[in-house]
Amino acid sequence: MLVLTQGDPAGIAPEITIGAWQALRNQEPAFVFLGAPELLAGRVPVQLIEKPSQAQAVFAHAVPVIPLKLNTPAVQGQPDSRNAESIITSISEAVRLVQTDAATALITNPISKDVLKQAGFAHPGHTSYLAELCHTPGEDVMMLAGPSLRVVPVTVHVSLKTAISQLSPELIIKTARTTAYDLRHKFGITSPRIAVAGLNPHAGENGLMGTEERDIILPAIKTLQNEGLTVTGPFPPDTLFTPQARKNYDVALCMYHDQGLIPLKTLDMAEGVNVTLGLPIIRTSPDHGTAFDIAGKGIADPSSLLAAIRLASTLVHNRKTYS
Ligand SMILES: NC(=O)C1=CN([C@@H]2O[C@H](COP(=O)(O)OP(=O)(O)OC[C@H]3O[C@@H](n4cnc5c(N)ncnc54)[C@H](O)[C@@H]3O)[C@@H](O)[C@H]2O)C=CC1
Ligand SMILES: NCC(=O)COP(=O)(O)O
Repeated sequence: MLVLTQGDPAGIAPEITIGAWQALRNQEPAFVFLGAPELLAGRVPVQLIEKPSQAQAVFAHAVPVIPLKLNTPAVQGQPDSRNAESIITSISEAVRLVQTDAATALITNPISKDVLKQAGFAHPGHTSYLAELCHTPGEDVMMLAGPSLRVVPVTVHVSLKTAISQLSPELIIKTARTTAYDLRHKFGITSPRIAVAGLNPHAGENGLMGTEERDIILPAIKTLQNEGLTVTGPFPPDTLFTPQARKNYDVALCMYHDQGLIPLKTLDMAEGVNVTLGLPIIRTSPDHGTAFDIAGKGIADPSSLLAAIRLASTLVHNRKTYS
Protein backbone atom coordinates (compact mmCIF):
# COMPACT_ATOMS: atom_id res chain seq x y z
CA MET A 1 0.00 0.00 0.00
CA LEU A 2 1.21 3.49 -0.89
CA VAL A 3 1.18 6.15 1.81
CA LEU A 4 0.49 9.82 0.98
CA THR A 5 1.68 12.44 3.44
CA GLN A 6 -0.38 15.40 4.58
CA GLY A 7 1.80 18.23 3.26
CA ASP A 8 1.09 21.79 4.36
CA PRO A 9 -2.60 21.84 5.33
CA ALA A 10 -2.94 25.49 4.22
CA GLY A 11 -1.77 24.74 0.69
CA ILE A 12 -3.34 22.79 -2.16
CA ALA A 13 -2.47 19.37 -0.67
CA PRO A 14 -6.03 18.64 0.55
CA GLU A 15 -7.67 19.48 -2.78
CA ILE A 16 -5.16 17.62 -4.96
CA THR A 17 -5.45 14.63 -2.61
CA ILE A 18 -9.21 14.69 -3.16
CA GLY A 19 -8.69 15.00 -6.92
CA ALA A 20 -6.25 12.09 -6.94
CA TRP A 21 -8.62 9.88 -4.95
CA GLN A 22 -11.53 10.73 -7.27
CA ALA A 23 -9.40 9.77 -10.28
CA LEU A 24 -8.06 6.56 -8.75
CA ARG A 25 -10.90 5.23 -6.59
CA ASN A 26 -12.05 2.77 -9.22
CA GLN A 27 -8.59 1.74 -10.33
CA GLU A 28 -5.13 1.04 -8.98
CA PRO A 29 -3.03 2.14 -7.25
CA ALA A 30 -4.76 2.77 -3.94
CA PHE A 31 -3.20 4.94 -1.24
CA VAL A 32 -3.71 5.84 2.40
CA PHE A 33 -3.61 9.50 3.49
CA LEU A 34 -1.60 10.16 6.64
CA GLY A 35 -2.94 13.43 7.96
CA ALA A 36 -5.75 15.38 9.56
CA PRO A 37 -9.10 13.91 8.40
CA GLU A 38 -10.91 17.28 8.58
CA LEU A 39 -8.83 18.47 5.61
CA LEU A 40 -10.81 16.08 3.39
CA ALA A 41 -14.01 15.32 5.31
CA GLY A 42 -17.18 16.97 4.09
CA ARG A 43 -15.91 17.07 0.53
CA VAL A 44 -15.33 13.36 0.00
CA PRO A 45 -16.13 10.30 2.13
CA VAL A 46 -13.36 9.58 4.60
CA GLN A 47 -12.78 6.43 6.62
CA LEU A 48 -10.36 6.33 9.50
CA ILE A 49 -8.10 3.30 9.62
CA GLU A 50 -5.26 2.22 11.91
CA LYS A 51 -2.83 0.66 9.48
CA PRO A 52 -2.14 0.67 5.72
CA SER A 53 -3.23 -2.96 5.28
CA GLN A 54 -6.83 -1.82 5.93
CA ALA A 55 -6.78 0.75 3.10
CA GLN A 56 -7.42 -1.45 0.08
CA ALA A 57 -10.84 -2.56 1.26
CA VAL A 58 -11.86 1.06 1.88
CA PHE A 59 -10.41 2.84 -1.14
CA ALA A 60 -13.25 2.46 -3.65
CA HIS A 61 -15.81 4.16 -1.40
CA ALA A 62 -13.79 6.47 0.88
CA VAL A 63 -10.36 8.00 1.32
CA PRO A 64 -8.60 5.81 3.87
CA VAL A 65 -7.01 8.08 6.48
CA ILE A 66 -4.58 7.31 9.28
CA PRO A 67 -5.39 10.35 11.40
CA LEU A 68 -3.01 13.01 12.66
CA LYS A 69 -3.92 16.06 14.72
CA LEU A 70 -3.36 19.69 13.74
CA ASN A 71 -2.31 22.16 16.43
CA THR A 72 -4.53 24.84 14.94
CA PRO A 73 -7.29 24.71 12.29
CA ALA A 74 -5.94 25.07 8.76
CA VAL A 75 -6.92 28.16 6.77
CA GLN A 76 -6.33 27.75 3.04
CA GLY A 77 -3.75 30.20 1.76
CA GLN A 78 -2.65 31.19 5.27
CA PRO A 79 0.18 28.92 6.38
CA ASP A 80 0.76 28.62 10.10
CA SER A 81 3.98 27.26 11.56
CA ARG A 82 2.02 25.92 14.56
CA ASN A 83 1.06 23.09 12.22
CA ALA A 84 4.68 22.25 11.41
CA GLU A 85 4.60 19.41 13.94
CA SER A 86 1.87 17.50 12.10
CA ILE A 87 3.51 18.20 8.72
CA ILE A 88 6.79 16.73 9.92
CA THR A 89 5.17 13.86 11.83
CA SER A 90 3.32 12.82 8.68
CA ILE A 91 6.63 12.52 6.82
CA SER A 92 8.51 10.70 9.56
CA GLU A 93 5.61 8.32 10.25
CA ALA A 94 5.21 7.57 6.53
CA VAL A 95 8.91 6.70 6.33
CA ARG A 96 8.55 4.45 9.37
CA LEU A 97 5.65 2.63 7.71
CA VAL A 98 7.75 2.01 4.60
CA GLN A 99 10.81 0.99 6.60
CA THR A 100 8.76 -1.56 8.50
CA ASP A 101 7.14 -2.87 5.28
CA ALA A 102 3.68 -1.74 6.42
CA ALA A 103 3.68 0.43 3.27
CA THR A 104 5.50 0.01 -0.04
CA ALA A 105 6.43 3.61 -0.88
CA LEU A 106 5.66 7.17 0.12
CA ILE A 107 4.33 10.05 -1.90
CA THR A 108 4.79 13.43 -0.27
CA ASN A 109 2.34 16.30 -0.59
CA PRO A 110 3.98 19.73 -0.89
CA ILE A 111 5.42 21.47 2.15
CA SER A 112 6.67 25.02 2.61
CA LYS A 113 10.33 25.14 3.51
CA ASP A 114 9.82 28.61 4.93
CA VAL A 115 6.98 27.56 7.26
CA LEU A 116 8.99 24.61 8.56
CA LYS A 117 12.12 26.72 9.01
CA GLN A 118 10.12 29.14 11.18
CA ALA A 119 9.34 26.12 13.39
CA GLY A 120 13.02 25.16 13.62
CA PHE A 121 13.12 22.41 10.99
CA ALA A 122 16.72 22.02 9.88
CA HIS A 123 16.24 20.71 6.32
CA PRO A 124 15.64 22.66 3.09
CA GLY A 125 12.89 20.26 2.01
CA HIS A 126 11.95 16.60 2.17
CA THR A 127 14.92 15.14 0.35
CA SER A 128 17.70 15.52 2.90
CA TYR A 129 15.25 14.85 5.77
CA LEU A 130 14.33 11.53 4.16
CA ALA A 131 18.01 10.64 3.89
CA GLU A 132 18.43 11.39 7.58
CA LEU A 133 15.41 9.25 8.49
CA CYS A 134 16.86 6.43 6.37
CA HIS A 135 20.26 6.75 8.11
CA THR A 136 21.86 7.52 4.74
CA PRO A 137 22.67 11.24 5.06
CA GLY A 138 24.25 12.72 1.95
CA GLU A 139 23.24 9.78 -0.25
CA ASP A 140 20.07 11.48 -1.51
CA VAL A 141 19.79 12.68 -5.08
CA MET A 142 16.87 14.70 -6.44
CA MET A 143 15.49 13.78 -9.84
CA LEU A 144 12.59 15.44 -11.64
CA ALA A 145 11.01 13.19 -14.23
CA GLY A 146 8.40 14.08 -16.83
CA PRO A 147 7.17 12.69 -20.14
CA SER A 148 9.67 14.87 -22.07
CA LEU A 149 12.70 14.98 -19.84
CA ARG A 150 14.50 13.78 -16.69
CA VAL A 151 16.83 16.14 -14.83
CA VAL A 152 19.06 15.76 -11.80
CA PRO A 153 20.42 18.90 -10.15
CA VAL A 154 23.88 18.25 -8.69
CA THR A 155 23.49 21.15 -6.27
CA VAL A 156 19.99 21.82 -4.99
CA HIS A 157 18.49 24.21 -2.45
CA VAL A 158 21.33 26.68 -2.06
CA SER A 159 22.06 30.12 -3.46
CA LEU A 160 23.61 30.28 -6.90
CA LYS A 161 26.83 31.52 -5.32
CA THR A 162 26.93 28.54 -2.95
CA ALA A 163 25.99 26.13 -5.75
CA ILE A 164 29.06 27.18 -7.71
CA SER A 165 31.30 26.82 -4.68
CA GLN A 166 29.84 23.38 -3.89
CA LEU A 167 30.59 21.97 -7.36
CA SER A 168 33.39 19.44 -7.34
CA PRO A 169 34.39 16.41 -9.41
CA GLU A 170 33.56 14.21 -6.40
CA LEU A 171 30.03 15.59 -6.08
CA ILE A 172 29.35 15.21 -9.80
CA ILE A 173 30.74 11.65 -9.82
CA LYS A 174 28.74 10.60 -6.75
CA THR A 175 25.52 12.12 -8.12
CA ALA A 176 26.00 10.48 -11.54
CA ARG A 177 26.76 7.06 -10.04
CA THR A 178 23.61 7.15 -7.90
CA THR A 179 21.55 8.35 -10.85
CA ALA A 180 22.87 5.60 -13.13
CA TYR A 181 22.30 2.94 -10.46
CA ASP A 182 18.70 3.96 -9.77
CA LEU A 183 17.84 4.41 -13.46
CA ARG A 184 18.93 0.79 -13.91
CA HIS A 185 17.36 -0.69 -10.81
CA LYS A 186 14.21 1.39 -10.41
CA PHE A 187 13.50 2.54 -13.97
CA GLY A 188 14.75 -0.52 -15.85
CA ILE A 189 17.05 1.46 -18.16
CA THR A 190 19.86 -1.04 -18.75
CA SER A 191 22.52 1.41 -19.87
CA PRO A 192 21.43 4.91 -18.91
CA ARG A 193 22.76 7.77 -21.05
CA ILE A 194 23.71 10.72 -18.87
CA ALA A 195 24.26 14.12 -20.51
CA VAL A 196 26.16 16.56 -18.32
CA ALA A 197 25.44 20.27 -18.61
CA GLY A 198 28.16 22.86 -18.42
CA LEU A 199 27.92 25.60 -15.85
CA ASN A 200 28.84 28.63 -17.90
CA PRO A 201 27.57 30.12 -21.17
CA HIS A 202 28.71 27.96 -24.10
CA ALA A 203 30.04 25.47 -21.54
CA GLY A 204 32.92 27.86 -20.92
CA GLU A 205 34.10 27.96 -24.55
CA ASN A 206 37.62 26.71 -23.83
CA GLY A 207 37.99 28.78 -20.68
CA LEU A 208 36.90 32.03 -22.30
CA MET A 209 33.74 32.21 -20.19
CA GLY A 210 34.67 30.18 -17.13
CA THR A 211 36.92 27.32 -16.17
CA GLU A 212 34.61 25.02 -14.18
CA GLU A 213 34.02 22.85 -17.26
CA ARG A 214 37.75 22.24 -17.75
CA ASP A 215 38.72 21.97 -14.08
CA ILE A 216 35.70 20.27 -12.47
CA ILE A 217 33.13 18.89 -14.89
CA LEU A 218 35.33 17.30 -17.56
CA PRO A 219 37.54 15.40 -15.07
CA ALA A 220 34.35 14.01 -13.49
CA ILE A 221 33.01 12.92 -16.88
CA LYS A 222 36.30 11.18 -17.72
CA THR A 223 36.26 9.26 -14.44
CA LEU A 224 32.67 8.16 -15.03
CA GLN A 225 33.44 7.11 -18.61
CA ASN A 226 36.40 5.06 -17.35
CA GLU A 227 33.98 3.25 -15.06
CA GLY A 228 32.00 2.23 -18.15
CA LEU A 229 29.11 4.63 -17.69
CA THR A 230 27.57 6.32 -20.74
CA VAL A 231 28.28 9.91 -19.81
CA THR A 232 28.74 12.76 -22.27
CA GLY A 233 29.36 16.51 -22.02
CA PRO A 234 29.82 19.10 -20.76
CA PHE A 235 27.19 20.51 -23.09
CA PRO A 236 26.27 24.18 -23.54
CA PRO A 237 23.22 24.44 -21.27
CA ASP A 238 21.21 26.63 -23.66
CA THR A 239 20.84 23.89 -26.28
CA LEU A 240 20.80 20.81 -24.04
CA PHE A 241 17.02 20.80 -23.78
CA THR A 242 16.01 21.23 -27.42
CA PRO A 243 13.78 18.43 -28.82
CA GLN A 244 16.70 17.15 -30.90
CA ALA A 245 19.18 17.14 -28.00
CA ARG A 246 16.72 15.36 -25.70
CA LYS A 247 16.70 12.33 -27.97
CA ASN A 248 20.33 11.67 -27.06
CA TYR A 249 20.07 11.11 -23.31
CA ASP A 250 17.95 9.54 -20.58
CA VAL A 251 18.79 12.14 -17.96
CA ALA A 252 20.44 15.55 -17.89
CA LEU A 253 22.80 16.14 -15.00
CA CYS A 254 22.48 19.82 -14.20
CA MET A 255 24.86 21.96 -12.19
CA TYR A 256 22.25 23.89 -10.23
CA HIS A 257 18.55 23.73 -9.36
CA ASP A 258 17.04 26.10 -11.92
CA GLN A 259 19.23 24.89 -14.78
CA GLY A 260 17.28 21.64 -14.67
CA LEU A 261 13.96 22.60 -13.14
CA ILE A 262 13.17 25.47 -15.50
CA PRO A 263 13.15 23.26 -18.63
CA LEU A 264 11.45 20.41 -16.74
CA LYS A 265 8.58 22.58 -15.49
CA THR A 266 8.29 24.48 -18.76
CA LEU A 267 7.88 21.22 -20.66
CA ASP A 268 6.19 18.99 -18.11
CA MET A 269 4.76 20.98 -15.16
CA ALA A 270 1.45 19.09 -15.14
CA GLU A 271 2.98 15.62 -15.16
CA GLY A 272 6.42 16.18 -13.67
CA VAL A 273 7.35 14.08 -10.66
CA ASN A 274 10.06 14.63 -8.10
CA VAL A 275 11.75 11.30 -7.28
CA THR A 276 14.33 10.83 -4.56
CA LEU A 277 17.17 8.58 -5.68
CA GLY A 278 19.87 7.00 -3.55
CA LEU A 279 17.66 5.93 -0.66
CA PRO A 280 16.59 2.47 0.46
CA ILE A 281 12.95 3.58 0.17
CA ILE A 282 10.88 4.80 -2.76
CA ARG A 283 9.60 8.37 -2.54
CA THR A 284 7.90 10.50 -5.16
CA SER A 285 6.22 13.89 -5.00
CA PRO A 286 4.45 16.28 -7.33
CA ASP A 287 6.89 18.68 -9.00
CA HIS A 288 5.09 21.76 -7.69
CA GLY A 289 4.86 23.39 -4.29
CA THR A 290 2.15 24.44 -1.87
CA ALA A 291 0.59 27.02 -4.23
CA PHE A 292 -0.76 29.09 -1.33
CA ASP A 293 -1.90 31.69 -3.89
CA ILE A 294 -4.64 29.39 -5.23
CA ALA A 295 -5.29 27.14 -2.21
CA GLY A 296 -8.97 26.61 -1.54
CA LYS A 297 -10.09 28.15 -4.84
CA GLY A 298 -10.86 24.79 -6.40
CA ILE A 299 -8.54 25.33 -9.37
CA ALA A 300 -5.50 23.27 -8.32
CA ASP A 301 -4.57 20.63 -10.88
CA PRO A 302 -4.03 17.19 -9.28
CA SER A 303 -2.24 15.78 -12.38
CA SER A 304 1.28 15.98 -10.97
CA LEU A 305 0.21 14.25 -7.74
CA LEU A 306 -1.53 11.58 -9.81
CA ALA A 307 1.63 11.11 -11.85
CA ALA A 308 3.63 10.86 -8.59
CA ILE A 309 1.30 8.19 -7.20
CA ARG A 310 1.40 6.19 -10.42
CA LEU A 311 5.18 6.47 -10.69
CA ALA A 312 5.65 5.34 -7.07
CA SER A 313 3.58 2.25 -7.85
CA THR A 314 5.60 1.57 -11.02
CA LEU A 315 8.89 1.94 -9.15
CA VAL A 316 7.76 -0.52 -6.48
CA HIS A 317 7.05 -3.01 -9.24
CA ASN A 318 10.28 -2.19 -11.15
CA ARG A 319 12.45 -2.60 -8.08
CA LYS A 320 11.27 -6.20 -7.76
CA THR A 321 11.86 -6.80 -11.46
CA TYR A 322 15.24 -5.13 -11.96
CA SER A 323 17.05 -5.54 -8.64
N1 LIG B 1 7.77 18.96 -3.02
C1 LIG B 1 7.59 20.06 -2.29
O1 LIG B 1 7.25 19.95 -1.13
C2 LIG B 1 7.79 21.40 -2.91
C3 LIG B 1 7.58 22.51 -2.12
N2 LIG B 1 7.74 23.77 -2.62
C4 LIG B 1 7.42 24.87 -1.71
O2 LIG B 1 6.19 25.46 -2.10
C5 LIG B 1 6.16 26.82 -1.70
C6 LIG B 1 5.68 27.68 -2.83
O3 LIG B 1 6.67 27.63 -3.87
P1 LIG B 1 6.50 28.30 -5.30
O4 LIG B 1 7.85 28.57 -5.81
O5 LIG B 1 5.50 29.40 -5.22
O6 LIG B 1 5.96 27.13 -6.23
P2 LIG B 1 4.52 26.52 -6.40
O7 LIG B 1 4.72 25.31 -7.26
O8 LIG B 1 3.83 26.31 -5.12
O9 LIG B 1 3.68 27.61 -7.24
C7 LIG B 1 4.17 28.21 -8.42
C8 LIG B 1 2.99 28.63 -9.30
O10 LIG B 1 2.39 27.48 -9.88
C9 LIG B 1 1.03 27.38 -9.52
N3 LIG B 1 0.74 25.96 -9.22
C10 LIG B 1 1.51 25.12 -8.52
N4 LIG B 1 0.95 23.93 -8.44
C11 LIG B 1 -0.21 24.00 -9.10
C12 LIG B 1 -1.27 23.06 -9.37
N5 LIG B 1 -1.21 21.78 -8.94
N6 LIG B 1 -2.33 23.49 -10.10
C13 LIG B 1 -2.39 24.75 -10.55
N7 LIG B 1 -1.42 25.69 -10.33
C14 LIG B 1 -0.35 25.30 -9.63
C15 LIG B 1 0.85 28.25 -8.27
O11 LIG B 1 -0.46 28.70 -8.14
C16 LIG B 1 1.88 29.34 -8.53
O12 LIG B 1 1.30 30.34 -9.32
C17 LIG B 1 7.57 27.16 -1.22
O13 LIG B 1 7.54 27.21 0.18
C18 LIG B 1 8.41 26.00 -1.70
O14 LIG B 1 9.46 25.71 -0.82
C19 LIG B 1 8.12 23.98 -3.92
C20 LIG B 1 8.34 22.91 -4.75
C21 LIG B 1 8.19 21.55 -4.30
N1 LIG C 1 12.38 22.37 -6.12
C1 LIG C 1 12.10 21.07 -5.65
C2 LIG C 1 11.61 21.12 -4.28
O1 LIG C 1 11.49 22.16 -3.69
C3 LIG C 1 11.27 19.85 -3.61
O2 LIG C 1 12.15 19.63 -2.57
P1 LIG C 1 11.99 18.39 -1.61
O3 LIG C 1 10.96 18.75 -0.62
O4 LIG C 1 11.60 17.24 -2.46
O5 LIG C 1 13.34 18.22 -1.01
